[in-house]
Amino acid sequence: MHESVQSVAMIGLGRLGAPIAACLAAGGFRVVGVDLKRETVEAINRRRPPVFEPGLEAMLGRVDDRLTATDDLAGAIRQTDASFVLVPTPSETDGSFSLDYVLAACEEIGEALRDLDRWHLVTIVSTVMPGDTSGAIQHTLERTSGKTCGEGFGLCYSPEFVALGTVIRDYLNPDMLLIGESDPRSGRTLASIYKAVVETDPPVSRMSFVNAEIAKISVNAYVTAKITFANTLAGICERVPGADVDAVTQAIGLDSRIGRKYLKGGIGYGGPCFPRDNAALAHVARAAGAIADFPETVDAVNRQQVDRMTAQALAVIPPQSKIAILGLSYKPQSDVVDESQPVMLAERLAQAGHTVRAFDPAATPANKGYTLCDTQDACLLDAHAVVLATPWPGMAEAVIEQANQKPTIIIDPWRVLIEQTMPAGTTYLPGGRHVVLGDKKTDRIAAVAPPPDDLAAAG
Ligand SMILES: NC(=O)C1=CN([C@@H]2O[C@H](COP(=O)(O)OP(=O)(O)OC[C@H]3O[C@@H](n4cnc5c(N)ncnc54)[C@H](O)[C@@H]3O)[C@@H](O)[C@H]2O)C=CC1
Ligand SMILES: O=C(O)[C@H]1O[C@H](OP(=O)(O)OP(=O)(O)OC[C@H]2O[C@@H](n3ccc(=O)[nH]c3=O)[C@H](O)[C@@H]2O)[C@H](O)[C@@H](O)[C@@H]1O
Repeated sequence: MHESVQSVAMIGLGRLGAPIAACLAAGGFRVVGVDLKRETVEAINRRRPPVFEPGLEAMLGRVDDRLTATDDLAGAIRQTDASFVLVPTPSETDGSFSLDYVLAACEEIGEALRDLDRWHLVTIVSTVMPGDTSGAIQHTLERTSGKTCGEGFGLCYSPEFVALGTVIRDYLNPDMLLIGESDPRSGRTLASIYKAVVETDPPVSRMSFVNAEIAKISVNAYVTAKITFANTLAGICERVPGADVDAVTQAIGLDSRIGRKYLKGGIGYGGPCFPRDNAALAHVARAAGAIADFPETVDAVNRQQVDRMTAQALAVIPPQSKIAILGLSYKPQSDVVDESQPVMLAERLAQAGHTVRAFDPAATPANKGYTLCDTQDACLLDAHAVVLATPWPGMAEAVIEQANQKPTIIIDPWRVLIEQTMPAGTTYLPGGRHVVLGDKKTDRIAAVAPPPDDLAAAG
């Protein structure tokens, strides 16, 4: 434990704040969690997960009496040495992130700091736009506290690189720690808090606020470009006789300049984080008068992936079929459907005149044009075609069982069934592979599926 920081406040106990508060408390800090939502506060105090996150319940079982939750933000600041702000920063229509929640929290933090007779470290973890920490955030804290940043209190910007579904593992095993700091004491203190909790010994990059702000959205923009490159290869491999995207990406991933992570061609990236960060980087570039084409192109090509999947499906599924879509969340082990490609695919196939049923173990999107089923069996009942859109555990087996009972078209964008022997009568379409259907020995996909642009133009 760091000598000066024994207790921390976590402001915002949502998808990130709740698991991180639990990790800090399990790691030995006294943590006061703060949230506006009464049910979230009650859930934490009863050691129940307020959000869907694997492993959170177990982590809450390890916090003993070190974690309490309240809606009293000022009280939490008065009781603690450091605070983390993890409230939403929703995207605006121009691609930038709203600071409304962050500034509302900072107003209250600043007012509490005014009467505090000791130094306190405020760390913004929410993803904010370049310039925000040294701008509106610092100004708000200074105005409301009457103190000078870097003297009366410390300020850091330290975003997380954790993925939903693996928040706890990623938080405890980071590749690196990124810290934008108002002054050396603040950066040093935050680094010591992290080092007391994380299970590895990651490198710490300490820098100015603006560099940390740019670095955060750059990581996501770079990784999405990598995924989009894999998806571009998948689209090519589907049309080139004999080609297999996994053979290509596994080979090129061995080049250390490329690397194998996040190089799986699939259905396109979605979720509450990746899609918005390219839009944010493009906004930063445009606002600065720099070239914005790169992040804009990555975003546009990612959106074309649903066109690619829709074209592939429509090429093999007879008109007015019953289609089962398995998995609607943007990835397994999550209930999130923001920018979910499976949801978009379900809507597109329904628009094309098919009867579409969908099932997800956790997600419940407001469905447009398709039926949301309560069970996997109900979704699969009588289906002519199945799309394994987001392959949760157990789904692959259910699809094979279905195909054993009746001839089925199986569309498998992630190739989870690629090693399986398909039951007789199955039409199997893995994404990213060239497929010769039946005994025609023709390039069926290339011959039948219009390129995505034609499909989009056709409406
Ligand atoms: N979810 C993710 O995987 C990641 C999220 N982030 C960033 O973290 C931030 C938070 O994201 P999530 O945890 O997903 O959001 P969330 O919406 O799940 O949780 C935010 C929580 O903050 C609470 N809140 C809002 N204003 C408050 C206030 N004044 N005082 C106390 N509580 C308040 C809300 O009630 C809510 O429970 C965003 O900026 C996001 O971009 C960054 C990396 C990963
Ligand atoms: O900034 C954020 O908020 C977070 O965004 C992502 O986290 P997340 O969106 O939760 O989940 P990922 O597991 O990274 O997956 C994102 C999307 O990429 C897709 N993906 C991932 C990997 C891959 O090889 N191919 C691919 O299409 C997934 O299917 C999913 O749609 C980043 O991975 C985190 O590091 C970051 O902190």
